[in-house]
Amino acid sequence: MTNADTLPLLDVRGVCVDYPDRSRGRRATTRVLDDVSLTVRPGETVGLVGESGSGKSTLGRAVLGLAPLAAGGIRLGGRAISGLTGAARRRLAGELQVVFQDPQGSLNPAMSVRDIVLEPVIAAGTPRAEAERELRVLLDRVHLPADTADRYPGEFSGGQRQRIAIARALVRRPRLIVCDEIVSALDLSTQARILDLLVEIQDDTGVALLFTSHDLAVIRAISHRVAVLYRGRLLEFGDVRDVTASPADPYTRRLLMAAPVADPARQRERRAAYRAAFTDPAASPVTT
Ligand SMILES: Nc1ncnc2c1ncn2[C@@H]1O[C@H](COP(=O)(O)OP(=O)(O)OP(=O)(O)O)[C@@H](O)[C@H]1O
Repeated sequence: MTNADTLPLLDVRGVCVDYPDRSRGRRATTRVLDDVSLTVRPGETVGLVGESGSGKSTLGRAVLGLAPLAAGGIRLGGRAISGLTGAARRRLAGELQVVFQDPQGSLNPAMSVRDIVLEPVIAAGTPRAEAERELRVLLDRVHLPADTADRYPGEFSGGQRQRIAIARALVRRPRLIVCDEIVSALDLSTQARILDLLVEIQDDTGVALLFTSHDLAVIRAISHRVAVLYRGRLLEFGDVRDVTASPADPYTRRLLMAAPVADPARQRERRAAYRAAFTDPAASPVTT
């Protein structure tokens, strides 16, 4: 195992975020993230779970530089990124991407899928012919037919739109994608297909995911490690098998009781695959 395998890709250390709270006065603030620390290793999925309002999206936004930190720091690949703005922040797009819950809102309805997916690489100076080749590979990777390229977001289902958003996130070949509640608006079978797709993409590309969801069943299906947030505080952070088998905190136990296991046989299959990934470094870029 090399040093690069053991160093975290993302290192969130003691992060605090305050938001204005006008109900308590003009200058009042509320602390919505309080001293949160976690890491994401190269090629790993860390699930961030917690009920609505616990601060999951805020942590994703802090990583993306969209929520200023009141304290703490965030490093990507060993480099401090929490203070970056302007051009320095934009340059991070080659390493750090995001997929949001609502692809309807995040995909420009007036742009073709071709332009949506290729915009970041065309803007970065990639020649058209090369970008077109990349588009064909990406559409194939997210299991959409080639003629998708000439169509518009409004012509697709929610699951298909999320595949387009994933293709767009992948086009710069990032090392980390923040996935903010990306399956929450989808029906159960579409959720499962998108989760399968992400696991497949991770196996093929080694991309790491910071994956937020209020649904522990979803988190359990996709994550290697899980962080449990409650009212802006990190209650637990560890291997998903340990945290879900013997949760240290009563809140995690309550979340677990609320999480239906849709298909136990499938869960077992996934767990076996993840176990193999954890014990056989050749099976996955994930190392422990
Ligand atoms: N721009 C904002 N201004 C003020 N308060 C905010 C802002 N954005 C979020 N909050 C508050 O911060 C807290 C955390 O919100 P956040 O959206 O991060 O939670 P969440 O766990 O992602 O919830 P959900 O699953 O409902 O999206 C909530 O109390 C929310 O009301």
